[in-house]
Amino acid sequence: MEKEDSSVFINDEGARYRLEEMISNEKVHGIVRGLADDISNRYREAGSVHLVGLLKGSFVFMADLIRAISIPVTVDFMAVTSYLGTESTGEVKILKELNEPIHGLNVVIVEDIIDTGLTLSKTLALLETRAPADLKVCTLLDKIDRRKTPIDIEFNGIVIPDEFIVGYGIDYQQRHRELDRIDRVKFL
Ligand SMILES: O=P(O)(O)OC[C@H]1O[C@H](OP(=O)(O)OP(=O)(O)O)[C@H](O)[C@@H]1O
Ligand code: HPA
Repeated sequence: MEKEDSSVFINDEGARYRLEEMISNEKVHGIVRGLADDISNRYREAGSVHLVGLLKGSFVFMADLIRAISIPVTVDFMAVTSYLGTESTGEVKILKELNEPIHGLNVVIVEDIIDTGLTLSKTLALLETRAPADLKVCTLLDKIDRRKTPIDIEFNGIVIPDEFIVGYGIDYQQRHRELDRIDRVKFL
């Protein structure tokens, strides 16, 4: 991808787009702290929580979330994908398995964004078969208007409108993950 000027980008197909701020850095970090408090309070009595991040999108969120959680926390990652460009294919492919078993653990799946819910519903069904003590979902962003399958979200950061977004680990054609805020993609 080439940059035309400092604010116009060109995607892999040659279309021009800009990024516009949707959620500021301060607001994102406030939401993350709130989620960390909710998770800490929920599992304090149990003594610990095991977070399972879905790669790649969750890695920035996960890094901030674990540092704001105030109880013992362990972390693992899994990579699944259902996207080609901006469209969900409905097919979920496992690209990277978990490193450790989750049997008997209090597991929270950590997602950057839930859109159609297809990625997560397939992942939840798979992880349920491994008999965790508890299996809950935490997402930073919830694009509820696009849902194709219901998802029970225990720890929900913020509901966003049906717009394609990037930043804070989330990509468009693998770009813009490094932005420390959430932007919408606006085609020109
Ligand atoms: O609710 P859904 O419609 O299934 O979409 C949500 C998923 O799509 C994105 O991942 P993507 O497949 O783009 O992979 P990435 O995390 O590696 O960017 C995002 O990070 C979620 O995991
Ligand atoms: O809005 C989005 N942006 C990037 N990746 C995504 N995956 C689902 N929705 C989105």
